[in-house]
Amino acid sequence: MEAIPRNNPTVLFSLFVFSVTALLFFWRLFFQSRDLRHIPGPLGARLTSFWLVSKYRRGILFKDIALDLNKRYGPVVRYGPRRVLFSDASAINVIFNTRNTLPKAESYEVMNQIVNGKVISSWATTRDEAHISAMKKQVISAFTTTAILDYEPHIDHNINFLVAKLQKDSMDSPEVNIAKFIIFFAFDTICRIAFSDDQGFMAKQADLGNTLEAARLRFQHWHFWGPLPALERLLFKNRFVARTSPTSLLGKLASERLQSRMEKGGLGTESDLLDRYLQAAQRDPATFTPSTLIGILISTIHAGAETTASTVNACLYNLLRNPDALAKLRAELDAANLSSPPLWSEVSRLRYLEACFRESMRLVPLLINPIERDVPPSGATVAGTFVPGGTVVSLNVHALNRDPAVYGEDVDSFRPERWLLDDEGDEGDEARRARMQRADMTFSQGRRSCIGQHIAWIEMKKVLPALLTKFDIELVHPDEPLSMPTKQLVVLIDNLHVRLSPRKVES
Ligand code: HEM
Repeated sequence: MEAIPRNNPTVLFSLFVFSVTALLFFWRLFFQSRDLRHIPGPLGARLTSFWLVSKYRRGILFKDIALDLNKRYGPVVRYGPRRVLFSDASAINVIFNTRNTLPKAESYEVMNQIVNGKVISSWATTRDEAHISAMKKQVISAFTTTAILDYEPHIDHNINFLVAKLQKDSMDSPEVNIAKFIIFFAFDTICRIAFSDDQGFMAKQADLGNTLEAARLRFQHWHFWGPLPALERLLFKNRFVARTSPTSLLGKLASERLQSRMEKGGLGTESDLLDRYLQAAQRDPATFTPSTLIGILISTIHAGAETTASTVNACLYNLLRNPDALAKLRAELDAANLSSPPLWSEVSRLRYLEACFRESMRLVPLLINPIERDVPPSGATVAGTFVPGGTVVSLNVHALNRDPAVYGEDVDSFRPERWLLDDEGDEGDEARRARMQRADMTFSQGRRSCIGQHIAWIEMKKVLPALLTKFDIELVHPDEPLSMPTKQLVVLIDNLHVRLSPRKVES
C-alpha cells in the first residue's frame, strides 16, 4: 500500500482540524468547566451544547431528557457544559427569587425578532431587569384581577361566537377537531383583549396570513437555538442579516395594529391592553419607545394565544379520559347555575374547576424546555449545592411535577382532588397543598413570572364551563394519547377529535 505523503494538503488540514478538536475537547473537559466537576452529568453534555441540540434534532423532547437525567444522575445534574438542572423544590427560592433576582439567561435572546431591519427584544425576552421593572411599574395595573374585568366583554363575545359555530358545525357532522376551534378562539381572544378586534380566525376557521404558523416557527427557532445563543446571534442577528430580513409576521401584526390605532386617534379611543400601553407611554416616554411598544405587543400575542389554547385542550382531554372527574365538575357547574356565557364572578370561585386546570397543568406543563437563569459572578448556593458564577441554572419541572414527596404517591394519575382541602370534605391537607403551590411552576415564579396569568385564568375558567354546559362531549378515539409535535419548546395540541351533541341534563 502506498504511503500517504506527509505534506499532502488534505492530510495536513485533517491533522489540523483533528488537533484543534482534541485541544478543545481537553480544554473543555479539564479547564473551562473544572469548577463544575462536583456536579454529575453525561460526558457529552459536559463537553458541548451540541449534545442537547442533537437530541432536539432527533425529536427528543426536553421533558424526556430531563426525566432521564434525573433518574440517572439524581436531583442536580449538568445538561450542558455550563448548564445545571435542579429537581428539588427548594431550588425555586433561589433561582426564581423575587428580591435577589437571577437574570434571564442568554438563551432568551434567541427569541428576539426582526422588525423593520432592527432586532427587537420583547417583554418576555428582555434580560435588562431595570428596564423590565420600569415597564412593569407602568403597566402592571392592566394585568390585575380587577383590570381584567374590563376585558370580560371581549372574551364573552368570542365565547358566544365559538359556541354558536360549534353548534352549527356539529349539526352537520357531530365529529369535530375541537383543538383547532380552541386555538382560533384563544388567538382571536387575546387579539380582542389587546386591540378590541380580532383577526377573524374563528370566523374563517383558518390561520389567515400564516400568523399562527409563524409564531410556532419562532418557538421552534428558540427550541433549536436556545442552547447555542452566541452562534444564533452570529448567524441570524448580524447586521447584514437583520437589515435584509423581512419583518417577522408577529412584528408586522403588532406594527400594523399600533399604526392603525394611532391613525384612529391613539390614546383613549378603545378600552383594551393597547390603550393601557399607550397610557404608560404617555407617562414614561423614555421607557416606552415605539420599539418597546411593539415588543410588548409581540409578547402579549405570542405568549398569550397558544399557551391558553393548549392548556384548555389538555384539560378537556384529561377530563374526557377521567369520567369521574368530569362528572364531579359537571355537578359543580350545574349547581352554580351559570349564566350564558358564564360570568367571571360565577366561575372564579369554583374550586373543582380550578383544581382540574391545576392538575392538568401539573401533568402537562405548557413550557417543555428549561426556564434558564444566570448565576451572578459571585456564585450561588442552590438547594445546598454551590454553583459558580457564569453558570446557567434551571428547574426540572417535569421531575418536580411528578415528585411523590410533593404530590403524593399517585403522581401519574389525573386527580384534581389533590389540590383541595380536607375541611371541605375533600382529600389532602393544608401543608401539602401549600407545598404543592410552592412547587408549582406552571406560570413560573419570581419577578419574571407570567404577567398574563390572570388573563389566562379568566379565559380558561369561562370557556371550559361554557363548552361543558352546552355540549355533551366524548372522545372519538378514547384510547389514543394526546398527540403533540415533538420538535417544540411548548406544548401544542392540534388534534382533539370529539363527538358533540347538545347537552342533556339528567333529571
Ligand atoms: C395558560 C396560559 C399560560 C401559561 C401556562 C403561561 C406560562 C408562562 C410562563 C411559564 C412564563 C415564564 C417563561 C419564562 O420565564 O421563560 C410566562 C411568561 C410570560 N407570559 Fe405567560 N402563560 C400563559 C398565558 C399568558 C397570557 C394570556 C399572556 C398575555 C396576556 C401571557 C404573557 C406572558 C408574558 C408577557 C411573559 C413574560 C414575563 C416576563 O418575562 O417578565 N401569558 N408565561
